[in-house]
Amino acid sequence: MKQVEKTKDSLVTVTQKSSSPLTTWLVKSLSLSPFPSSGFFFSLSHTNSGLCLYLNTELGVLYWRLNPENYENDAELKKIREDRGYNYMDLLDICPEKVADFKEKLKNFYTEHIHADEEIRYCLEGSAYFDVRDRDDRWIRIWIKAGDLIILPAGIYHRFTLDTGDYVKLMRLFVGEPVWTAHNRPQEDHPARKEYIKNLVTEKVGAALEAY
Ligand SMILES: CSCCC(=O)C(=O)O
Ligand SMILES: [Fe+2]
Ligand code: NI
Repeated sequence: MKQVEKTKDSLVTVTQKSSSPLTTWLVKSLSLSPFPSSGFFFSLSHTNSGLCLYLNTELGVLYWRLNPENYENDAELKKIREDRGYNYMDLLDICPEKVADFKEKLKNFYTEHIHADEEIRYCLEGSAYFDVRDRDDRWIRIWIKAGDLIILPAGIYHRFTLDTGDYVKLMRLFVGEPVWTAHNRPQEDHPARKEYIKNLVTEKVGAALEAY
């Protein structure tokens, strides 16, 4: 199902399909302001299992749905951390009241970038958007809500912003001492980018998004 929303700054086309746990949209055209307060509003809550699968099998984005109320004693979370070596953990509240230089931070988060390592975020409260680039350089918008744990692979182009709720509580996980350095696009010569592209090309068979 296609839905078109006319907003203050842009015309957005999103493709929605059947239901799945994680809400994602294929963003065809979007000139979204980095600042939630300056008014770009989605009011969609449909989900797309095809896109969810696509994120996983085609782009290497991993996803778990966990119980956010139980994060301190969650056996499933514990197992994920053990299996993947995530010994570092911290909690981060993102909202205008709690983040120093909020606008500046959001501007940086919303600048397309990669990391040398995975970006692991577990949403405990509130909600937010992660946009990731697909193989054809289209943005896929992921709406994370309480209970969503996502892992963006090293080298994937992405960006982040809050939604109109203006608040998210995130758990950040990492292997060893955390490195949050963002490398803004273009990064075609960055080793993590090269490795990501190599994996996309060699390990996966490219399938058209339209097929999902
Ligand atoms: C604060 S979590 C999301 C922003 C981001 O992409 C990052 O921190 O690298
Ligand atoms: Fe990031
Ligand atoms: Ni980052």
